[in-house]
Amino acid sequence: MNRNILLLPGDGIGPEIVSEAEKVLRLLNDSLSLGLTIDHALVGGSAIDEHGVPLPDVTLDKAKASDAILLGAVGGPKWDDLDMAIRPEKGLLGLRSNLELFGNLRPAILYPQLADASTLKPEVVSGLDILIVRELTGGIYFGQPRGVRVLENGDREGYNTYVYNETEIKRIGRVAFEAAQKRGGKLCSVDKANVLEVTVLWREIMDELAKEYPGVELSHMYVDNAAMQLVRAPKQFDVVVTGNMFGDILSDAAAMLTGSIGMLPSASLDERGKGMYEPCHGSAPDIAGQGIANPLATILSVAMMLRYSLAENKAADLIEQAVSDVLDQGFRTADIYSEGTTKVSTVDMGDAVISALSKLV
Ligand SMILES: NC(=O)c1ccc[n+]([C@@H]2O[C@H](COP(=O)([O-])OP(=O)(O)OC[C@H]3O[C@@H](n4cnc5c(N)ncnc54)[C@H](O)[C@@H]3O)[C@@H](O)[C@H]2O)c1
Ligand SMILES: CC(C)[C@H](C(=O)O)[C@@H](O)C(=O)O
Ligand SMILES: [Mg+2]
Repeated sequence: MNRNILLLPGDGIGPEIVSEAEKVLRLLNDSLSLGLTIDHALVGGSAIDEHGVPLPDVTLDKAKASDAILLGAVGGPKWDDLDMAIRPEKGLLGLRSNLELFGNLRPAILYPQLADASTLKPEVVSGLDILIVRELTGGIYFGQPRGVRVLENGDREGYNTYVYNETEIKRIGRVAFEAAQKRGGKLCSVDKANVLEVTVLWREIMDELAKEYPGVELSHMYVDNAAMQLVRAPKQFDVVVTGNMFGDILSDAAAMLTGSIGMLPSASLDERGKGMYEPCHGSAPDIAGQGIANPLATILSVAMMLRYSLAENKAADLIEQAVSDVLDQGFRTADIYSEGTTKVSTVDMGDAVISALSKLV
C-alpha cells in the first residue's frame, strides 16, 4: 500500500532535526517495505522567504493530500517583527486548523537512563509516564474577535477571545477518556473554572462524558495548581486533558520532567486519525546551525506517526527500542548530557539511532 508522507522542516533547528528523522523513516521504509513516498515542502519563516506567506497553497495542498505529516519547528527572530497574520507561527496554526487537527497528544515519558538529566530529583520523576491531551484548534488561540484597538482616550488595548463550544469540548474529551481507558484509567481535566465561564462549561461537559466511561476516574484541577503539582508530584497524573493555551504551557513544563524539551514528541490528530507529528519544542534559534540540537523528540514523533496514522506498530516499537538502546550506550546531546556519558552532535545522535535500528530490523 502506498502512503504519502510530507516533511515540513521549517526554521531554525527544524531542518537539522527533521533530516535525522528522515534517515530513520527511510531506513524503516526500505527494510520493512512500508511503501512510503516521502515529499518535502516549506512552512513558516522559510516559506515567507520563498513565497511571502507562512503557509503557501502548495504546502497546504500537499498536506491535505498526504497520509501523515512530520514538522520540525517554525519561527525565529528574523520574522518576529512581522504582522501577526503572516508570522511563521501562523503557518503552523493554519495547518492545524485547516486539517482540523484538534487532538494533540503530548506524552511525557522519562527514559530511566535520563533520570539524572531532569532538573527534578530522580525519585520525583523516575518511572514517569503521563499523557497531556491538548485541544489544538480552538480556545483563545483561535477565538474571535482578536486584535489591538485604540480606545477613545487614545490608549491602545489588546484583546483575544477565549471561547469553546460544547462540540469542541466533547470531541477532545472523548480523545482523552479513550486514552485514559487504554492506559491507567485516570483522567485529570485542567481548567480555570473558578474564574472563567468557558471553563465552567468545559468542566460540566467533562462530568457529563464521565458517565459514558465508568472505567475512568475523572478529577478536576485548576491550572495554577496543576502547574505546581506537575513539578511537585508529577506521577500522580496519568492522562491530563486541557485547552489549547493551558496545554501549551503545561506540556513545556512536563518536558523538563523528562530531562529536556528535546525528548518530547507529539501527535496532532483529526477525527479520522490523520495526523501531523512534531516535537513539542520550537526552532531553538539560540542553538540553530550549531549541530547540537537533540533530534530524539522528532525521531520519537516518527514513531507516533507510524503508530497512529500508518498502523505500523512494529516499526514504531523499533524506533522506541532503538532510542532506548542509544541512551543505554551513553550517547547524549548537550541538553541531556551528564557526567560519565558521551556528548554527541545532532547528526551523531541520528547515526547512533540508525545503527541501533539496523541491528533490530
Ligand atoms: N512547534 C513549533 O514550531 C514551535 C514550538 C515552540 C516555539 N516555536 C517558535 O520557536 C521560536 C523559539 O521559541 P522559544 O525559544 O520560546 O522555544 P524553543 O522550544 O525553541 O526553545 C526553548 C529552549 O529549549 C532549547 N531547545 C528546544 N529544542 C531543543 C532541542 N531539540 N535540543 C536541545 N535544546 C532545545 C532551546 O535551545 C531553548 O534554549 C519562536 O519563534 C517560537 O514561536 C515553534
Ligand atoms: C509555535 C506555537 C504556535 C506553538 C503553540 O503555541 O501551539 C508551539 O508553542 C507548540 O507548542 O506547538
Ligand atoms: Mg509550545
